[in-house]
Amino acid sequence: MDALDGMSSRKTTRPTCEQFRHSFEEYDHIVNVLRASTGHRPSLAIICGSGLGGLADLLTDTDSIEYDDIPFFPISTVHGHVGRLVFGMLNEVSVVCMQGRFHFYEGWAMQNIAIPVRVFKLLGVQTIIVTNASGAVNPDYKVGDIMLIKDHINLPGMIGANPLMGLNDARWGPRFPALSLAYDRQLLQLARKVALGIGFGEDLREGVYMMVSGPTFETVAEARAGRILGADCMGMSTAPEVIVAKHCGMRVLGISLITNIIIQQYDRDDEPNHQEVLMIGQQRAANMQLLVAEVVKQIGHQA
Ligand SMILES: O=P(O)(O)O[C@H]1O[C@H](CO)[C@@H](O)[C@H]1O
Ligand SMILES: Nc1nc2[nH]cnc2c(=O)[nH]1
Repeated sequence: MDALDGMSSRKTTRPTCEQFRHSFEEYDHIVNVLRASTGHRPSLAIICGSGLGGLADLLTDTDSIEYDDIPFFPISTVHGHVGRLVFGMLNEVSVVCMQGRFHFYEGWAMQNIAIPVRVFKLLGVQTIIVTNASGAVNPDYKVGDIMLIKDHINLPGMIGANPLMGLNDARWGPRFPALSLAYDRQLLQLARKVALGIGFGEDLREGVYMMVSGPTFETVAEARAGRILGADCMGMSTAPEVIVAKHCGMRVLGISLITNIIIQQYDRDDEPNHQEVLMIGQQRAANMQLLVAEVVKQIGHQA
């Protein structure tokens, strides 16, 4: 049976400003499908960045659901992004993990990249931890550093590609949401304390993530521009998920793994590549997992 049978609200035959959006009722439908597939009722969600899918391996008592089997979900097309939701327990907290995310450069509309975030909201998720792999433009940073995100620059959003474009359904949140507090200060403080407690010291950073659309890595001039504009690192994800999460009232913690230093000199002969990104992800997986698991534990204690 078609997932839309019995639902008349969606108009697919003519273009409207809603053409990339799903209705609240369609989200309800997704949630019903997921609730029928797992007994877990998560209060926290984790989005795994490139090479960081191992975070989902921390969960116990798991139920996994392929994106392919979830109505209206995009699918993962990028190496290093498996493409499934993993429900389970992490340090006594009920968690759902996105093992694989969606990117603008894969061709998904901005509005569709963050579909899972709204699904999480309806599932009862209050807190989301968004991780990513990114390249540093801050000259003090080094490969393998872990950067707690204190703010972002959504470059695609600033020139017309924001996931909240289109009619606003107030059941999600306001038409003009504020983002000056997008990254929850208490969670940032908690993550900082946890990271220092487990000995991250010199590897720990706090900075600004700039989203670019990708899939190209930066030219030298673009990297320099990113730095001048205030970025500490640059990546091709995260901002849409954070915007949609904040819009619907979730608490957000963002963590970037610095997988490469973005080239800002014209006399260099080397080039960045995705294999390197995945390799550093693997090398630092244990540290990222330690940090996330401990943060989740502390959030659980606070609840
Ligand atoms: O942001 P995540 O998904 O972690 O991945 C980052 O790494 C990939 C490039 O190697 C891009 O997808 C970039 O966004
Ligand atoms: N845009 C961008 N995204 C990345 N993701 C991982 N490394 C990089 C990078 O150097 N640039």
